[in-house]
Amino acid sequence: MIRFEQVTKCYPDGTTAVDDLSFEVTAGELVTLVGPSGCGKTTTMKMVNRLIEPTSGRIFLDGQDIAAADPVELRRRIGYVIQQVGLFPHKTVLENTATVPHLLGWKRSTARARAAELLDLVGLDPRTYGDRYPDQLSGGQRQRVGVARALAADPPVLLMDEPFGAVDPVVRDHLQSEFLKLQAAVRKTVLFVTHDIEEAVRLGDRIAVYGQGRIEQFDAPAAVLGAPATPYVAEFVGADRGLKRLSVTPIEEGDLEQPPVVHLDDPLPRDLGARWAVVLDAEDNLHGWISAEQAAEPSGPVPGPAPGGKVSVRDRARRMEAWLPVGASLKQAFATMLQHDAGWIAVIDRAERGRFLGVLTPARLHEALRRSIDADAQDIPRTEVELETVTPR
Ligand SMILES: Nc1ncnc2c1ncn2[C@@H]1O[C@H](COP(=O)(O)OP(=O)(O)OP(=O)(O)O)[C@@H](O)[C@H]1O
Repeated sequence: MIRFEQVTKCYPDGTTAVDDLSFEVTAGELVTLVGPSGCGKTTTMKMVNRLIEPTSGRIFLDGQDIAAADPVELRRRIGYVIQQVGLFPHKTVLENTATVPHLLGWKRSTARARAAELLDLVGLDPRTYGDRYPDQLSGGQRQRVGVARALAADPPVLLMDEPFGAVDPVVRDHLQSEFLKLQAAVRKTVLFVTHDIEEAVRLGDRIAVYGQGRIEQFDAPAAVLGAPATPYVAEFVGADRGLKRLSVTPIEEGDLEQPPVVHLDDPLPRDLGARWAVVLDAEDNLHGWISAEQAAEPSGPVPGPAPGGKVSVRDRARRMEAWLPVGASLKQAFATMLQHDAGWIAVIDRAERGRFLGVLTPARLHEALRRSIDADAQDIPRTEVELETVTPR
């Protein structure tokens, strides 16, 4: 979708901002460009919508050499989101969002309907926010309007230059997860500039790690973290890359332990045979858990005994508070364990009420992390891998 062929940009003062760059971004892919300040990320991006012209080399968009395209027509196919959102202060949120459809000559009512739809998509109710002015919004809300505006004419390509750079870490975290959901729905081809490796790892299908004017490694996040191509990349991704890896390693079914399981309508077993058991409903969906002590409590008057007067598991089971779908990241699993002070978490087959698959324990989490590091790290020394895991054996 976007292809760079030996692109170089030298500014008139002699600075080589981008040096012989070649890479390709496929349709629907989100590529993050990450690197220290001044390494050429923004220059790379601005060459795509011809805000900057390369000194040499060629850039193709959907097979077409952009040097031959009319810049105005080209920019209509490319949404652009920047840190200083650049909303028009005297226009309402709805009018700001409708800017490009308006320029494209859409009917006013169509443009406004589209803008309202987009605001909804980025989590801003158009009835509440549509008539506000930019200075009546928080920083995070302004960023959302920026994203909505860039998407309004449904361009196939999005360029995003540190779009979440100016908001505090909590809002930033929200915006990132919302943006991931949005991207899963709209599947744009995205170039996303950031200097934050955590953000690059979280959002990117692939990451381009920049050194001075050049890409040092262009790879999936897990590979960049697991097998940095050069010492520079290893240093840039940081000594805690084992921890960062938690966020790109999914929970797999094979990582799970199988604890004892009882069903809601089973008669209460006197002895669970373990300290606790997972409780499922008749469809094997996760309901909760029961401890050996709860099961062994003398059966005095208990609320809601099962038909026939017998005490069933249902009367003693506790609702599960913490669970995750398979495929969630090890980082989410770790965070959930800490948040609920839990020694294990249940894993189900989809996000909402789902079929129980097993439980993840800290030991299994560690094994999963080690497996994922080993899979990628065949060619880096074992000792280095050992140092990168989160917990010592
Ligand atoms: N108009 C210009 N004239 C001369 N040099 C420039 C110009 N624009 C950028 N540069 C230089 O080109 C290099 C790359 O700049 P660029 O803005 O692409 O970096 P960046 O990686 O996006 O940095 P940052 O993260 O700080 O935005 C820098 O050394 C910068 O000083």
